[in-house]
Amino acid sequence: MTSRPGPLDPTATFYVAGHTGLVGSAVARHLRDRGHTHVVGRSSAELDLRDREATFDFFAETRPRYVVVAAARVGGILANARHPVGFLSDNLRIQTNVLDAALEHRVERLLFLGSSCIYPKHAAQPIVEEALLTGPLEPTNDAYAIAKIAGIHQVQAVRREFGLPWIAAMPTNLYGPGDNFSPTTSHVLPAMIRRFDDAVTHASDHVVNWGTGTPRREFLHVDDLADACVLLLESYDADQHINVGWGQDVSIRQLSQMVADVVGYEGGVEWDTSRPDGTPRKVLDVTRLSTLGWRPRIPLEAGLRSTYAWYRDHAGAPRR
Ligand SMILES: NC(=O)C1=CN([C@@H]2O[C@H](COP(=O)(O)OP(=O)(O)OC[C@H]3O[C@@H](n4cnc5c(N)ncnc54)[C@H](OP(=O)(O)O)[C@@H]3O)[C@@H](O)[C@H]2O)C=CC1
Ligand SMILES: C[C@H]1O[C@H](OP(=O)(O)OP(=O)(O)OC[C@H]2O[C@@H](n3cnc4c(=O)[nH]c(N)nc43)[C@H](O)[C@@H]2O)[C@@H](O)[C@@H](O)C1=O
Repeated sequence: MTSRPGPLDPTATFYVAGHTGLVGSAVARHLRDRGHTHVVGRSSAELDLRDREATFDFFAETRPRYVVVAAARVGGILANARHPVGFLSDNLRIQTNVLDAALEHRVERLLFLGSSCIYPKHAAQPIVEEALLTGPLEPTNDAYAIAKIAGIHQVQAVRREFGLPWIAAMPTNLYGPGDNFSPTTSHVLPAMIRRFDDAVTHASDHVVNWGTGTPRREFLHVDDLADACVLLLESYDADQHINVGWGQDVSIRQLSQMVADVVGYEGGVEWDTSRPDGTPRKVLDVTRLSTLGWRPRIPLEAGLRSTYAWYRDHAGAPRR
């Protein structure tokens, strides 16, 4: 059942876990732009959320009324495939500590962020929320996905046992300012921005992307996601997690051409098929979100241009 919890109090203490990251920084920005005066965050150096005692101390000290859980160990296909132990263990610990501490303090509204990788590798497209746990996961990110699925279940359990209106959202692949542009650990879109930009800078006419280029992904700008997060906190109250995306996708090969055009790269592109393709297609069914009246506003090409401009402004200092 969906009810409407209503507008957020802009003076309430609002903890954005992961406020230094791609998603958390956008959410914090968006909240401040909307007049929230008590948005708090801690970097992992200040507060390691894997540390249960430190997490509980932080909640006792800060007493947030609202929480968005955007702190997680996050990475692209290769980082996930190479480090399943960390992606499972760190994420289980981070989210369990935050959700348990939030429960102890009866946080009034909480949004847990998962990811579209929770769905079966061969889920029917576009992927509806009910596809969860209907088939085997994609092996390159199954550890991360299992942690995220546990988070969804913890939110549902709190709703059932304690009646708090907590919710979980599953965003599609995201991008935007503050992304991770590491050549090895990042997602595809920032990786391509950096690769093509490096090629232009060094007058190279040769770049190598990963996989076959045939997988399809949808890409949502993180400012659109932040907007959706606030809408969901104000107007979504249901056990079922909710997809957040465009409902439209592109092939990785098409994305490569779009990035090359934005960056001004005119050389050749090769594909290293020894690298994993991952899930063949991941496009979300966003009917549930659309019925709340929400639509994304930033088309991929415009989002790519502004993200590239951000990258250029911060070039030489990518996060990882
Ligand atoms: N990026 C994407 O394409 C997608 C992301 N999501 C979800 O959105 C959420 C945020 O992802 P995103 O912003 O991209 O990730 P980032 O890697 O950009 O940011 C991760 C954030 O988590 C914090 N963090 C990591 N480990 C710890 C720790 N041990 N203790 C405290 N804080 C920690 C980081 O803090 P610090 O910087 O201080 O280390 C940082 O603020 C995740 O739940 C992810 O699953 C969902 C779908 C797609
Ligand atoms: C958000 C989501 O992100 C991950 O899953 P993914 O969707 O597979 O994301 P990806 O962006 O890493 O790759 C998408 C596609 O792009 C191809 N590709 C080409 N060239 C590069 C490249 O240079 N880097 C990367 N990373 N991929 C490349 C790559 O081979 C693949 O076919 C998981 O962390 C998962 O857990 C998760 O939640």
